Amino acid sequence: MTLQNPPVNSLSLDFLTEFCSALEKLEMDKSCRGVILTSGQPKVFSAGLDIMEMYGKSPERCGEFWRAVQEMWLKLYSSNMVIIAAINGSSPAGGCLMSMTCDYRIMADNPRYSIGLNETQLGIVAPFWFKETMVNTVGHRTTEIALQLGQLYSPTEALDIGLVDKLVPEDQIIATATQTMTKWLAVPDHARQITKSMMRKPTIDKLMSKREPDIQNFVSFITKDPIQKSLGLYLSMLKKRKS
Ligand SMILES: CC/C=C\C/C=C\CCC/C=C/CC(=O)SCCNC(=O)CCNC(=O)[C@H](O)C(C)(C)COP(=O)(O)OP(=O)(O)OC[C@H]1O[C@@H](n2cnc3c(N)ncnc32)[C@H](O)[C@@H]1OP(=O)(O)O
Repeated sequence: MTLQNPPVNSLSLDFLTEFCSALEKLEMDKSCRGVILTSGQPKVFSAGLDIMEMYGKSPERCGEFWRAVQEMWLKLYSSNMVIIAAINGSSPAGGCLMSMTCDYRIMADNPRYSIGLNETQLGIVAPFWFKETMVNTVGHRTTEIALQLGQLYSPTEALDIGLVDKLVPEDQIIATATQTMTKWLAVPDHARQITKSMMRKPTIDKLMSKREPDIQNFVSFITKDPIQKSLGLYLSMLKKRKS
């Protein structure tokens, strides 16, 4: 699957809806046992959640958006398929979350790229299921530091902490992901799928049982004046940086 939402693959409501529907079709296709997730945009895997979906929007619209973010995470994290992230660009916040739901992460070895959960840098807080996905990936202490600082890691740093599994030159990323997929698909599906579910079920069940309160929590948090102000400042910083 190639992410195509120019310019930076930000995760808008429409894009998330289309993504989930495409993933569901693959999940139901018995001939599809694995997916390589990559970006069709230069330099960026995904810029994370579309900030415009969280800025100046009605509570109803924010709720609809958050349900779509939950759906994307649930579909990816609980997929029966082998999902390999071929991270061919920067992957902050929601982009990092998306990468962490995959079974294996291969990143392009380019020091200009970065990956991490940088929410606190925007004045917002990564919800419990973002946090738990990271704990499940890199452990508790590393997550505590990463989340409080809103740390973005270079590919080498990400490899050091286990946030990605392998670095390769960018032009070898798909070939390496394909070789890796062959290795993963050599394991009998049922045994691998049960093992994956055993590892991830507690985190998935937790969000499933708290979906509505999590939406309420998001809507009441994101629509608060100081949070809207922080997002507005961050957006203008992004635009200014460009000029
Ligand atoms: C107790 C609390 C309880 C509950 C709280 C609940 C929830 C709160 C948490 C919500 C979680 C949020 C997770 C997120 O994903 S937030 C999004 C974070 N993303 C970022 O910080 C990335 C920002 N972008 C960048 O750093 C760069 O754009 C990037 C490195 C990705 C690419 O750089 P490049 O130089 O190639 O491009 P730019 O010129 O910067 O960008 C091009 C245009 O795209 C716009 N842009 C970039 N990112 C976003 C985005 N995420 N959303 C919307 N728009 C984005 C950028 O402004 C440029 O626009 P124009 O100037 O061309 O108009």
